[in-house]
Amino acid sequence: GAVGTRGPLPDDKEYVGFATLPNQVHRKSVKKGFDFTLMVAGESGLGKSTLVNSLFLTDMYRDRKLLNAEERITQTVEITKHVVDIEEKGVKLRLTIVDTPGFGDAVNNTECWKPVADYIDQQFEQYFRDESGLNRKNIQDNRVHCCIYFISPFGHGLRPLDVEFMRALHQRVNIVPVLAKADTLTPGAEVERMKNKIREEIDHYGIRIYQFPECDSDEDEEFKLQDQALKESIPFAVIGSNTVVEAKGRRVRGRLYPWGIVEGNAGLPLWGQGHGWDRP
Ligand SMILES: Nc1nc2c(ncn2[C@@H]2O[C@H](COP(=O)(O)OP(=O)(O)OP(=O)(O)O)[C@@H](O)[C@H]2O)c(=O)[nH]1
Repeated sequence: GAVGTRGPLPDDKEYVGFATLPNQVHRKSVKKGFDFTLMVAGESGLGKSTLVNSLFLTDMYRDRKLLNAEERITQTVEITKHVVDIEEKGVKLRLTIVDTPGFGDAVNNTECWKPVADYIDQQFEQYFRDESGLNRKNIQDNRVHCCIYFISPFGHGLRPLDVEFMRALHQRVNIVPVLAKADTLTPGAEVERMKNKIREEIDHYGIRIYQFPECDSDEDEEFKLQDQALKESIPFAVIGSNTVVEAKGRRVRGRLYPWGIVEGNAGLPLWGQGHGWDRP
């Protein structure tokens, strides 16, 4: 999330020493910006690119501007990197999206997680080498910080490939599983049944997904309840859309259906709004 703005220092001249350290560190990292690398994985066609676009590459956030166009670097045949610099309230974020297109398309999918695992390991090794090197100040952190894993809404829970992939990767990266294209399931019953099945299987196969941190005990009750609800809704049911549709006189990002529109809340990415779909 965005980093809050720092209040003015009482008097910079007097205010030197130990007490200023957090502020100095804060100011420096804000100036330098942050690196965040997000990987998306899962079977082809589950809406990975669409969701990423819904989440980041839009003008939904009015105070956020894209500093440069995307650049595509091909790492291996399977893995592509999308780098985009985002600025929000003066805080810079270098966001890298690591995409694994065509994942699981081959006839034989055994070990198709291998190039992905290798990629993650390489980034770790590079960071480790840089950290032990002389030029420690200007290291770029290319480690994969999080992997959103897309699960098909059309199956009966996890597929063997999902189990294999997550088990191969769970020690290497924080996995956040999501139920893709949730609009193809009926909100409520179908979504819940599918989620329960997935949770059971994650448990049964010993897959260790990312555990969201404990909520601070001094947070207010409302926040705690929200936090709790969010944790209980894993795997998040998500819906992506690259089209803007007209809903109740407003233009929103959503999917148009004969029976109505599935829309995103103003300024919020589409993780599926209301009706039993999850919001971040
Ligand atoms: N119903 C529905 N369709 C979606 C959703 N997200 C994406 N789609 C559609 O699904 C198709 C595939 O979406 P992509 O985003 O290209 O899928 P992908 O997972 O990136 O596919 P690969 O790049 O081949 O791995 C497109 O026609 C999208 O419009 C969703 O949430 N619901």
